[in-house]
Amino acid sequence: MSSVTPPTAADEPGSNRAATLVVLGASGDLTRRLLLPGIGSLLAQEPDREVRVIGADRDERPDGDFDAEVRAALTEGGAGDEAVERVAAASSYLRTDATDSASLQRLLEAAAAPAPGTDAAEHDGERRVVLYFALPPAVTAKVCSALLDVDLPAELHLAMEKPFGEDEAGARALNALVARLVPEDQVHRVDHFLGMSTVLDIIALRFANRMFQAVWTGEHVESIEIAYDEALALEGRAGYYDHAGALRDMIQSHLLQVMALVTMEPPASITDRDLRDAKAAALRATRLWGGDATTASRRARYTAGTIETADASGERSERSVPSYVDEDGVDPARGTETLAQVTLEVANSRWAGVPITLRSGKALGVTQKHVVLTFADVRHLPSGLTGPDPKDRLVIGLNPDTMELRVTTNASHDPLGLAQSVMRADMRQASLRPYGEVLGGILDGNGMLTVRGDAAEECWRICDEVLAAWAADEVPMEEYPAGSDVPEAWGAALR
Ligand SMILES: O=P(O)(O)OC[C@H]1O[C@@H](O)[C@H](O)[C@@H](O)[C@@H]1O
Repeated sequence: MSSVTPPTAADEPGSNRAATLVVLGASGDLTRRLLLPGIGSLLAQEPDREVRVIGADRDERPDGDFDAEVRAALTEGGAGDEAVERVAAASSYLRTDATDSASLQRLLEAAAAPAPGTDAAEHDGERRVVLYFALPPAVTAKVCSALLDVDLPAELHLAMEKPFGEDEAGARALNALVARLVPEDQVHRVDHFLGMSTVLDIIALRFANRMFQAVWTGEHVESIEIAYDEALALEGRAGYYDHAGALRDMIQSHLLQVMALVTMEPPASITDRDLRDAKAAALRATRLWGGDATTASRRARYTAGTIETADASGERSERSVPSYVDEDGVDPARGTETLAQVTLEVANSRWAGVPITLRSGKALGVTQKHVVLTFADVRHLPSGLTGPDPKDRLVIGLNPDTMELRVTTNASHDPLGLAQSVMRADMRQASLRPYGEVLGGILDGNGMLTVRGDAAEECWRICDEVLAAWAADEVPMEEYPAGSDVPEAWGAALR
């Protein structure tokens, strides 16, 4: 699939122009594991793309160390040798205290200057500079304050990793601070789910197919489930995860964005403005189901167990996982959940009365990652057909990329009996990694696949109510053994 960024004139903002990506927090795991391989996948698709990476962090790194990391990660992402060499040769690392204005000034001057080894006369001086905050929200806020005293490059874009703020008030305060630096259309709150190939498919599926467009309403849809159940456990991320938990880590940051795409009104055009407007309106209309967090949410934590997984070739293996509270770096007193579920309603004329369940968890034995639309029963089942009539469902797989339409057909050897038939499509392999897709848009100055400030605040508004009920212990903390399925009583759409 090609990048979704629409072509624009080369000298316009929002265009495919040479860019410098300055990564704050460059020595962190995210840069090596996701950002640089994402750029690698972008270069695999567009080998001539002009991009330069400047890594910045507090630690001193030996000469050549960052370049070597860039080379390895770009290659891992699929970039060809020529592109890897070109981008790595132009990349550099600068020891930086990003909370200090003078240090940031030096960094941004380096970003605007010609790359090492480049003929200054050839330098067009018009590179777009993207400052990527691969940092926790508290540090992001400090860096933004320090930027107030820095001379910023002409067209500076800010890209900020999730979580954006730590609650609604925090997101509002951060938005206000960011607004003092650059205009909103130069701010990109990153959610890599928006670059997932089947998440992008939701747009075409909904708005380019008459047969789905017609039934995509509460008249025909009985319920919606958006789930991302993972076999991964803590994987050494306690320092981050024990403060976040499943609700903040996944539902606040990712699944609400997917829900916004599934439930938004049809935008007149697929541009960043129309898309962001439509998504924000859906989020503004979103309420907890029944208006009560104690009945609309569930939380649980894994206990010790064995998780069975299969690799790409189908080879199965087992691993034992300790109880979450016994994992290294976890503070049991914090009461962090590893499985969370919230049921919502988009209270407008399209969706009122349709429960929309968002769920995500770690260390699960059955890894359902999907959007499921369950359709209402037909108004009248002709008598003579022998029910029960199985539920019709559209299942959009989020990873791997699949699509299934489960429809009712006649049972074999029983012309009047009913059974379910599944039409399944394995979607094309996306050539871009989700981070590559999202970064491609950001480097082009296009905000279509990133989150606008008001939408980020809405996502926190929805989750804050649940977090308050959990903090007040109004919702019990349940338990599930690692490697088990989501508890039966949670009512998952598919079993
Ligand atoms: O499956 P993906 O693309 O890695 O996305 C899921 C991950 O998304 C990240 O944002 C979360 O912090 C992780 O906890 C989660 O595992």
